[in-house]
Amino acid sequence: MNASGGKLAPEVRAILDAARDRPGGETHLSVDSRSFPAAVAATADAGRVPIIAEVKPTSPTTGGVRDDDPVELAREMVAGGATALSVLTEPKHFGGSVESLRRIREAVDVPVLRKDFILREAQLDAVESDLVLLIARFVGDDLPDLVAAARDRGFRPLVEVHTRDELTAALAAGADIIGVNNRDLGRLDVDLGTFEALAPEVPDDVLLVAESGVKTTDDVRRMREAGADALLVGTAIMDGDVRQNTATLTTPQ
Ligand SMILES: O=P(O)(O)OC[C@@H](O)[C@@H](O)c1c[nH]c2ccccc12
Repeated sequence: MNASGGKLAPEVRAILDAARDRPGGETHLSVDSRSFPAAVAATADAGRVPIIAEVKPTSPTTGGVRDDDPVELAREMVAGGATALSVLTEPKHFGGSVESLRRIREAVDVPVLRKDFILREAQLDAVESDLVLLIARFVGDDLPDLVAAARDRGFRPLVEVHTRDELTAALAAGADIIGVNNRDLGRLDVDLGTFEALAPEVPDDVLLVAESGVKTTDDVRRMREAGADALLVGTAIMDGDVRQNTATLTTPQ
């Protein structure tokens, strides 16, 4: 697999071009990571739906910018029952920053995922987090090395896939937390059927996350029935009262 990502929506191509030039950190981090699997298990034991709520101030597929204090949004998500948080650190297209992530991780006690387009090992050192996203489509053959480099620093890598081939690559790289992105980064459209098609091929010992396009409690039920251990929700939580939105989606129907 090559690392260029194949055919991509122009917006996504621009994001990747920008990501290539972003600097890494100066020192090799050593993170004391909060356990995401333990947090998911605790939520499930309590009879709630494990949701990773995403602090995403804007995106190429959302209109408008949410400029509330990201720390306040994060606190509201946790108060609404979020099991973990996802924080965009991409500055140019998602309104994120490593500084927001740093402040949020200090303010909450749930695991925090760094959501970014990491392409090189040194970029892992930009900021501490508990989980770090690696997108199979973009890192190509570097995936096994980046998984190892992330673990070596104490991060838990969440490997994102969208196709069967990417899932095969993620499993071969030893990924034990896999996110199936329902959004096709080539066309930016969302189809919850993507998760349903790939989930049966994922071994039981992998923690499986359904990503993108989850808007309603019906969508939550659909992804849970298809085998999602947790769901990653951005837009539907960011739009309106984030605490209420999180509480609604974490409540089983
Ligand atoms: O806003 P949504 O449709 O709920 O999607 C959230 C999340 O899955 C999406 O933001 C996302 C999935 N993979 C990514 C990779 C980079 C940036 C963002 C993403």
